[in-house]
Amino acid sequence: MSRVAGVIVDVPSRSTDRPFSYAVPADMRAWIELGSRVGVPFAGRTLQGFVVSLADEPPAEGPAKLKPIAELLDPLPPLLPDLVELARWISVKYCCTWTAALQAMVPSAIKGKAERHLRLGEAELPDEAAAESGASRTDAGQVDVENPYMASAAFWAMPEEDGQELPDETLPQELVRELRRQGSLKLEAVRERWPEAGGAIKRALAQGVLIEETSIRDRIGVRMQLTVYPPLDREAAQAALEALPGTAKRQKELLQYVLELEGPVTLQAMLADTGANASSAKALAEKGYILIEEAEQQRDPYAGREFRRSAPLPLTDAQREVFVRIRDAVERAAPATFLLHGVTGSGKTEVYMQSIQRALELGREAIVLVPEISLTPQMVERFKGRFGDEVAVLHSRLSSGERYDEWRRIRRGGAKVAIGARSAVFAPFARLGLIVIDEEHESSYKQEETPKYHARDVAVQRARQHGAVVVLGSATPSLETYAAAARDGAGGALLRLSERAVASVLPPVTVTDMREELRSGNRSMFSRALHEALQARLERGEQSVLLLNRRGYSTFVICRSCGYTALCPHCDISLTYHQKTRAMRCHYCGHAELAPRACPSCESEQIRYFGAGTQKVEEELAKLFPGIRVIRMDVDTTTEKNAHEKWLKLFGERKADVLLGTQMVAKGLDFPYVTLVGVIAADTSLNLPDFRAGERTFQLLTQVAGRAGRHHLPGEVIIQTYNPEHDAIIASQKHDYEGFVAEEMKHRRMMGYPPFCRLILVTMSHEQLASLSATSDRFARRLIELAGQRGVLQPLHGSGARALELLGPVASPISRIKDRYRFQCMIKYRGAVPAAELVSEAIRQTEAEAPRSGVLFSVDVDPHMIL
Ligand SMILES: Nc1ncnc2c1ncn2[C@@H]1O[C@H](COP(=O)(O)OP(=O)(O)OP(=O)(O)O)[C@@H](O)[C@H]1O
Ligand SMILES: [Zn+2]
Ligand SMILES: [Zn+2]
Repeated sequence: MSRVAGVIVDVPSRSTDRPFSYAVPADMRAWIELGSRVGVPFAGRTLQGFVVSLADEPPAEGPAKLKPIAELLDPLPPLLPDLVELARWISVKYCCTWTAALQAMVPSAIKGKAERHLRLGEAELPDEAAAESGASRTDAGQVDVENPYMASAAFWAMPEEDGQELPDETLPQELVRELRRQGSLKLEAVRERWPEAGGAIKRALAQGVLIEETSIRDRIGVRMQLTVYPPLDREAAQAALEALPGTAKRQKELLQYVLELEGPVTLQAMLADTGANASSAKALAEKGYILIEEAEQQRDPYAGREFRRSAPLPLTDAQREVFVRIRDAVERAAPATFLLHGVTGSGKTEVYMQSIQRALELGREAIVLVPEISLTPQMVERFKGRFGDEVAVLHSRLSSGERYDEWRRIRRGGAKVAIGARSAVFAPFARLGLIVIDEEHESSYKQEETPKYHARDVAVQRARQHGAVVVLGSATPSLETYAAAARDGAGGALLRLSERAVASVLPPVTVTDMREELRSGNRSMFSRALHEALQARLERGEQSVLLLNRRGYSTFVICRSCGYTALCPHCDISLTYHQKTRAMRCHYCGHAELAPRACPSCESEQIRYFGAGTQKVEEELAKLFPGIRVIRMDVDTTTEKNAHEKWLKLFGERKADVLLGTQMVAKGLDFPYVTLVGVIAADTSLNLPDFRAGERTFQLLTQVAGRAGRHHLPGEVIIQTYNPEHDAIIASQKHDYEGFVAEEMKHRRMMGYPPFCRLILVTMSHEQLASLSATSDRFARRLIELAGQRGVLQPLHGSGARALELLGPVASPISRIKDRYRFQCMIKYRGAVPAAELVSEAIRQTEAEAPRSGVLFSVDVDPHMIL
């Protein structure tokens, strides 16, 4: 039982990003563990933190007397020791703070908020309080910390005019009475009720007549509900039932009901089931026949849903070969990573499920990551169907309460399989055996906010800690993963499924040249081939999926006379047009304004809005095929909570002929009657200024093509394009992943892009150009110096095994966001270069040289968005 805890306090600043030591009060010693969440005094406030180390003695160089931990926030630590360690690893690899990484691991419900209270103090001023309120020096810390939370004095300074004496007033009697009665009052409430008493309260605080306290409160608590427990002594209750007078009909019915119960039910459910009212229930409880108590209630997002149970399918030979390899690795319980490269419809999911089943049999747990919400309904159904209540689901469309409860079910061992988006990689399992990442190439596995981690790399690290196996599955693996698997692959990290499980053949793909169509007089958005194919599906009662590739699709406002485009006044980027509200909105800062009817620049009425494309396609379909039933899935139709699920269910029941949508219809869907896939415009994503544009387009086309003819009906794919000779289009027509990769690799090698090197993007921002420019120069100099000292500063094209190049500082492609100018440095490196470490160190030195420059650094390791 340790006496001293090292705590990472939730202050998002690099300068305080290290453990501070606190004394563990005797009554907490049995409870505090690595990963415990605590409230600790820090620079005059109580803040939330996580215990990351435990010791018996205070550190030698620290103060003699440590401050004690103020609160222990959960009986069961939300984090496990391996997650604490993993957070540390993330902070180093991704150049972020340890606290940011820890915060990313817990559900938002327990990102506790400090709440301030007032209570009556002993009139005498305790020394400790004096020290705390003035100085920015903390006992726990060994250095001065700049304290962004030192708000207390300012909070009460409001009624005070500049330079004016405080009126000599006393505390409102009513306030004192309330404090006596209730013990403490929320600070916000006091300020609202007695706004004129600010001066008096401030003085009382200074004199110790009043004391301000902070405690951490969770944003979302456990849901408590009145719960009815079946009688402990059934015989007595039975006897009571018989003894009840005939007139007490309601009570008799109720007692009969509870006697038949097998476990507790909510009071609400009991009343609904029996039609009784609350007072009859209360009468029974008062007589001691039943127990009614507040009890914790799980919020189950899938409550009341039936999932059709599925049994493991007999595997095909190819599946079996792959499965055996994974199963053996799971049984060895040594860390391993496999890339499962399996064409669309090859039965990867069945392999995942049987591998997971093996892990569960061995008493271990599994995580399944899926790229995004649109994919989860079918996956959840398949996994719940196979593993029932053992499955917990974590994704962003759940309410925070539901997420919290699913997460706690995992933490307490109530679920053995977690399925969810990116952050489910942190599911708090203690005996992890397998992590599956489906569609591993998807860019949604990269988090775009700090900590900017990639779930794939985190999964590999986590597997290392647990002796677990990672399976990365995809029909179109990312070039990085493919290159890595081919490189380490002597032992065969690459597993293949080259044929479909049921249909066995991939559907033929036709590419239609839209320039040709226009030349021959077809001005519709459908080529003749796609038109005919749709017609044929309608006649045969089969279904079609239509993809409108919306990546980079213009939704901005442009004047056709003068070329004016509407830009955000705070960011150098065009505003996006939203048809529904006729508003133009900035995706970066949220600025919104009404779209103009005439051009603000030349007053021409030739101003055009390029709105959501899917709606236009839907209208055109209705015109060309009267009576056609279309389900449109895009951001506008899927904002509701279970919208995806609802639409996919309707489509699965064949209540629509066409599923039309953006990226979200491209992946993962498995519907036997879909025999046609049409891509309206393949090109929109080809011309983005991003070195992965070709790769992304190829992946998208291959994925969507894979939705056709997955079962017994043969399928067909039609891709419409203005660039029929582009590598990505040709390769997807031929289902030629290897061919595409070979071409693309040549290109990447020539241009010096991943996987031939790695990238770190450092973005700096400030309101003033001059400060920004000075700081970014300083940063670049520091980095060059550090790299020089390590002997790695060499051109990437040179012959050295290790090389690092710095490009910049230059203005970022989006040179201003939210009124802050932005500069960037791109670091390219290859070989064993500790680049992240050098970057972190260069930032530390730059910040130390000019601690108040106000320049914000943002680091993106292995960036996905170069813009
Ligand atoms: N061994 C098997 N026997 C019979 N049917 C199978 C078998 N394996 C898979 N299937 C079926 O084949 C279809 C395609 O499988 P699945 O969806 O798992 O493929 P996938 O590789 O995950 O595809 P995608 O990458 O396109 O999402 C599913 O309907 C699945 O039920
Ligand atoms: Zn104009
Ligand atoms: Zn903006």
